[in-house]
Amino acid sequence: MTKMWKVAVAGSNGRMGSEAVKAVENATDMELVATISSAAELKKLVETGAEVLIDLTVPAATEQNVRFAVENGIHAVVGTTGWDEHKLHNLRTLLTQHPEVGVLIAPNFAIGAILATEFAAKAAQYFESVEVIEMHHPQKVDAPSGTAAHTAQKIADARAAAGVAPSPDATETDEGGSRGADIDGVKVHAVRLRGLTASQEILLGDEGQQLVIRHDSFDRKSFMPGVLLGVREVAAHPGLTHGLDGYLNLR
Ligand SMILES: NC(=O)C1=CN([C@@H]2O[C@H](COP(=O)(O)OP(=O)(O)OC[C@H]3O[C@@H](n4cnc5c(N)ncnc54)[C@H](OP(=O)(O)O)[C@@H]3O)[C@@H](O)[C@H]2O)C=CC1
Ligand SMILES: O=C(O)C1=N[C@H](C(=O)O)C[C@H](O)C1
Repeated sequence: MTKMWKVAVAGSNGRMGSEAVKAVENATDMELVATISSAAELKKLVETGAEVLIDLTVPAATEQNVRFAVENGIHAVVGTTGWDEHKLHNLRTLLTQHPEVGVLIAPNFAIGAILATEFAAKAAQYFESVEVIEMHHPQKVDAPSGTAAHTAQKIADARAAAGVAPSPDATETDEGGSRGADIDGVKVHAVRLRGLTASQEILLGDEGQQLVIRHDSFDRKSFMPGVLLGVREVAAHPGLTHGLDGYLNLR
């Protein structure tokens, strides 16, 4: 018999959360047992016997939501941004006290975006220069995007492992921050533009050539197969998984 997952969605009135509610309702192996739109409603997770929390809220709320889920033995699939190294470290520590619980922190659920990050990390050691441009709708509250931060970090790690020198840059003055954010030596630029949903370009440059790796999400439906995969896999992956690639066989 197919397992029926009891799923709750936090941030259910938001752009992503409302799409996730529809996706869960349409999944034949999932039952939507709760929708959560504020911290006061977290208790619904326990009252309804939710097995998996999907968190698509705001950076200021996600850590508290995930902590509540973990402390109550509920797995969490998290798309919300704001998970810096410090928060990830605290979550890993919490999970050691709840070793049966799985948490997926997925900077991006779209397969194309995951592959773009993977390809960029692979390519990064072969090019002298690399920079990341993320482009989003103007309602986005955080910058740079979680995807860009994750991508830049993977690129930085790959370059460090291969012993590649920093990207050349002769800039002496940058009063307005025009050169972008610096993530472990990788520059990240954020564009906010009406009409966009979520796009990212990784520019790789070398003497006489350029490689551009680009991904566009035109619709939030692009994220939903990844969200549902996360729900189906999270219990089988106790502890913290950072990136949906942790559930995919990309090697
Ligand atoms: N991983 C991925 O693939 C993707 C991740 N994202 C990320 O997901 C997050 C949500 O994005 P988006 O849907 O566009 O944002 P929205 O602002 O549209 O939605 C966020 C929702 O969360 C609600 N909320 C705030 N606090 C709480 C809380 N404590 N408990 C439950 N709900 C709460 C907000 O309610 P209210 O307005 O009443 O405060 C709002 O309805 C962002 O961090 C975004 O970057 C987005 C797209 C893809
Ligand atoms: O806020 C968004 O819209 C998105 N947020 C995520 C991020 O910050 O990377 C994922 C995607 O880029 C859309």
